[in-house]
Amino acid sequence: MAKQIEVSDLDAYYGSHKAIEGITMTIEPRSVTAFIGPSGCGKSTFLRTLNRMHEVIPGARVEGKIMLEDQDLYGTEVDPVSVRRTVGMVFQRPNPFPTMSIFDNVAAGLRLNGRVSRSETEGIVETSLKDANLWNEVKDRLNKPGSGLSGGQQQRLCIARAIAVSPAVLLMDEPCSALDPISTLAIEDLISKLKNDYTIVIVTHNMQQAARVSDRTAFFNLAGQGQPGKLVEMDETSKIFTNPTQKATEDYITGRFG
Ligand SMILES: Nc1ncnc2c1ncn2[C@@H]1O[C@H](COP(=O)(O)OP(=O)(O)OP(=O)(O)O)[C@@H](O)[C@H]1O
Repeated sequence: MAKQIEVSDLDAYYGSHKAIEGITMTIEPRSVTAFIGPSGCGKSTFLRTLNRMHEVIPGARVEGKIMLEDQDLYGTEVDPVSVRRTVGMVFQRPNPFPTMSIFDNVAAGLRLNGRVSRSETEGIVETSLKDANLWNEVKDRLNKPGSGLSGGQQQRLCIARAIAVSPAVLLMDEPCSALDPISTLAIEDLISKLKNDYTIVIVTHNMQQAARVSDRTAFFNLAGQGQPGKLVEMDETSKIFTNPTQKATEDYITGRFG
């Protein structure tokens, strides 16, 4: 299921403002890649280019190339909706559909995908909730609203909803920033488990979190005020946090700026 992503010379714009420039990197399957860097350097923008969510903002566009294995994500014949199915996303604030039950939240994407039988849907909902480490907590109240769960449970529900449609990649934009430390650890454990089946990319402001959960880390920075964000370096997480090549990376991870 997990697939490799190959990004070549990618720029992303909001109107005439170039937010990121010249990004080239390989994101490995069955591993966790963390994006770190100071506020405004374009981490979230870049993340959203990986599933064509960037372009839903009026005036936003990209230049460059992103390959998901042998598929050119920005190829003329490619349907952005199918890209978003293959490359799922989990946001900063848990966003279950508020009026839907726990069951229906997980089944929502499946139903959009077309005809799936009731028993198939039930099976996939159960497996997705189990894979999201939530099944035991909700199995007796599947028909209750998703909004009745705790923040951490809601975030795991959103992860279950994302994995129910069998994506190849999971993008996570600061998935723990609205959660307490216990719920954060539960999500981090889950990420470590899910990486066996998916390609995972996580944006995080929390350096300890990047060090705990990721295999590889990419450090982004702004070349200057009003300049686009750039990839400074990307390497094994242990190398980035102990012996980075670039001084800007060292300054950032040691808390000298950002
Ligand atoms: N919807 C938008 N419209 C216009 N400009 C935007 C939009 N979203 C982001 N930007 C701009 O793009 C640049 C990169 O922002 P982005 O949110 O990607 O950075 P970030 O590194 O994720 O920041 P943070 O860590 O604060 O979330 C910034 O200059 C920001 O102001």
